[in-house]
Amino acid sequence: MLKAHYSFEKSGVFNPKQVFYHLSIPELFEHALQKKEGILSSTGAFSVLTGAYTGRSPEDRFFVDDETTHNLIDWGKVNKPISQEIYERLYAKMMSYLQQKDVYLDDAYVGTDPKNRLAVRFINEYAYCSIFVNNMFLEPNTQELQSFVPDFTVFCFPRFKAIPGIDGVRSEAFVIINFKEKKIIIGGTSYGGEIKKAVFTVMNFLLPQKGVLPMHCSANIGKDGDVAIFFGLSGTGKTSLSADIERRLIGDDEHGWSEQGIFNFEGGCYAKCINLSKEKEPQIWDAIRYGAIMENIYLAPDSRQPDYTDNRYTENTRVSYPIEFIPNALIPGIAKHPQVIIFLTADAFGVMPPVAKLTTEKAIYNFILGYTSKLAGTERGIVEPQATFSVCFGAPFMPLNPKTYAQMLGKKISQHGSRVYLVNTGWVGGPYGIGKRIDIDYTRKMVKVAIDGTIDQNGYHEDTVFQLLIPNELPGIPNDILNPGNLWNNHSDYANEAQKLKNRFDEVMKKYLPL
Ligand SMILES: Nc1ncnc2c1ncn2[C@@H]1O[C@H](COP(=O)(O)OP(=O)(O)O)[C@@H](O)[C@H]1O
Ligand SMILES: C=C(OP(=O)(O)O)C(=O)O
Repeated sequence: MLKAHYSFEKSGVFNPKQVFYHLSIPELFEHALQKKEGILSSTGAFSVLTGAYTGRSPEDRFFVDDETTHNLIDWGKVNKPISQEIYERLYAKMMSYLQQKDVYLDDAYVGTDPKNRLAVRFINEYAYCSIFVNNMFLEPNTQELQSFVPDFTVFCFPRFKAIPGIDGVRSEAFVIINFKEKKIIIGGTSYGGEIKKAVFTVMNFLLPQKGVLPMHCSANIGKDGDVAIFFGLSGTGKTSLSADIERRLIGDDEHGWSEQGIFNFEGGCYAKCINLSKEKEPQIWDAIRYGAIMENIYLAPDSRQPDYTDNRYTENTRVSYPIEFIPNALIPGIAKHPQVIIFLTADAFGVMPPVAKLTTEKAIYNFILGYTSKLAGTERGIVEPQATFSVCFGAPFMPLNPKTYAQMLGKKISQHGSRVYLVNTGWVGGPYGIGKRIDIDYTRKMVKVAIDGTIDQNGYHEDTVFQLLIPNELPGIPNDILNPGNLWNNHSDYANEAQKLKNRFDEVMKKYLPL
């Protein structure tokens, strides 16, 4: 449907040439192809290059600092404050850029739980960003569309670039959230991740105020209705491990935990594709078809065949597809309280056990600590795994004090008796460069026994450095893998590295303890 004179705002500031309102996916594909935003791959997925910023750029993300947010946002973290004045100037420039341009407008919900969802209007410069929005968020029905009143509006204009130094931002790319005006402006980057993670940040700000815990986690559900959630920073395995042929997918990245249970914020998935194989990740492989969007994946020039091993544009290659593309996904993504919680950490030092059980106290400690690695390509400038402490396994997107989220999580774990495990999807046998990343088949086995509870059968022993409970034995997994020190060539090197990391943990936690 073409709404040529869609009135965005009563002020009449906007004067786009044409407003394409809620186009169908085939229409959007047609537009994106005609405008040469990308090409069709041999799989039928639309393939785009998202430019210089192929991953997250935390230093380009800001909140407008005002009375709405000032006492709530934890300014010590990744995103930085920016003044209303700087925002207004940039916003006005963006609006003047928008004059007489075609725009794509989509109204969508974020949150499968009607009581806790956000109504968001997306205004995009690119047709393919509109496909991304269609894939990733929830489509209102006809009646809901007619009475749709946005709680937030997102403007995404990748070709509009800021001038650092003049515009008060740090590079030509920027993502600014203005809670007072309920707007998000994105410029200079067309990485789809910025759209979804900016909206996620808004949910993470608003939901705790309604008593709902927002979580950077994936979720799935077993045949008996048992729910498992997987927290983890980008690249640690949320998407890969929650896509499990024996369980139904609830969502791959963002959920809320309310008094009723958990709910997905999204309606689609955003999977990493580097080294993707049909054998190891069959569900994701099969989801790459017409309707999906590939970002930064190299296609052979003649055959347009994707090469998932090629990282010439970035390691952070992606595909976005509607959750329906995963067979047997749970739709809508609403389920009861999780019985099992898994913290995914990618340890680049090779000293954390591949799986350990956590007491509630240790769970909260590890949640706040958020020890993991930034994996190559997930942030600008990251070319190899780099140790990081990302509170709540999602520091760039969690604007409130981490204690807010941690206290809510602790209460929920105790209330619902959830069992908690730490799973290291990172390096074993030595640090990055010497050891190797643990085989995903082993990780899947560990996740399986953690979820079905058989992990408890042979008891645990305590690791002396981190005081984590390591299973004594697990069927189908060599014992050496369970105990990180055993795979190192030199045990004292292992002991030194492990102690060094533990000392860093203690330093970081000084800031937060007691809760
Ligand atoms: N042991 C492992 N466990 C999980 N993922 C692994 C493992 N080894 C390699 N990988 C790869 O790491 C990436 C994990 O990415 P993804 O699941 O998209 O992370 P997230 O959803 O947390 O951002 C995938 O490319 C996956 O193939
Ligand atoms: C989209 C992102 O997150 P994730 O890798 O967790 O999907 C991102 O950090 O850019």
